[in-house]
Amino acid sequence: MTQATLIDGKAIAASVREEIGRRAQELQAATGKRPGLAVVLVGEDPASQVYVRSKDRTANELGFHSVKHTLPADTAEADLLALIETLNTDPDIHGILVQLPLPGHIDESKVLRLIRPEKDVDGFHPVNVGLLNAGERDHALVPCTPHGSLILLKRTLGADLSGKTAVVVGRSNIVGKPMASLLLAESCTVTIAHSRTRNLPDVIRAADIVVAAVGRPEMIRGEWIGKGATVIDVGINRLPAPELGEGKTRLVGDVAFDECLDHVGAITPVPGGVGPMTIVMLMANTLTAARRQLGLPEDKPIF
Ligand SMILES: Nc1nc2c(c(=O)[nH]1)N[C@@H](CN(C=O)c1ccc(C(=O)N[C@@H](CCC(=O)O)C(=O)O)cc1)CN2
Repeated sequence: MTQATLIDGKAIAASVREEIGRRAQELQAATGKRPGLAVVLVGEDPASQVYVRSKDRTANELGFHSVKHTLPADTAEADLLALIETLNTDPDIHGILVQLPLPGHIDESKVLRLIRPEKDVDGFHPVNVGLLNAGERDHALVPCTPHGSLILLKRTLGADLSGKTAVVVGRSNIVGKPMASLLLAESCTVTIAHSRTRNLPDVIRAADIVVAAVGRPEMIRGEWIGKGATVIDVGINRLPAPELGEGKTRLVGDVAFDECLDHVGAITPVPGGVGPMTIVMLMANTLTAARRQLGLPEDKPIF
């Protein structure tokens, strides 16, 4: 018996995208300027190529100024840094995104630290990380995947999450840590769990909200999740699927989805849950960055 509500990330992303399109048009009507986004891809990772194409296409569809830089896998770190310096001073570019992962010979942290914090639409620069952790979220640029996950939670549970217990499984800089900061700022009681957490099933079972971001296919079993909990599955794991044909693959999350359906309150599917929110929140951040750089007041937050 299915009792869980499916959280439709595609539909929610579409409604957020519409709102961003409206706001971008207002910006252009008021200032003659379009939000400008530069996306940088180094190498030929097939998934990264898909994501970068999708970012560029979405930006164009929303009427943004969009520039895509595709560099070969053996690009010298110094050349990538020089490109970022150029984008940092380009007045038509309000947001810079370097697609991750970068090839192994490039120091990722050095690259991310060079992006001007006000153009850091990924929210990975230490200034933006610090603002978020200091409770100054309204002055930061917030990482796209956790920000999108928070919107999914609010659309499902209502705007007030205060007092809820939340477990974030995974402690990455891209998802786990910023997700925990966002939930703390919403006055949730937050636990960050990880591979060395003792009694992980019991820790997860006690939570009203479970955010899974470990990058291990279906590691979190249905019986680990409490009755009525809300589950946000950030994992996108590609597994071989010979049953679909030779060489075919299928996507699964970090949560064993089917095992949850008879007892959780709501859950995001994979695909079609958190993923679509990531790109739309990049557009939201680019618009926010453009407004700030043009000296305009903040728009109201998107929820
Ligand atoms: N600089 C960054 N690099 C990476 C980020 C990021 O936020 N900034 N996140 C991920 C990749 N990513 C965006 O870059 C991303 C991942 C997944 C999706 C998505 O829509 N997924 C779909 C399924 C797509 C498929 O079939 O493969 C879904 O879940 O429904 C969008 C963006 C790592 N790098």
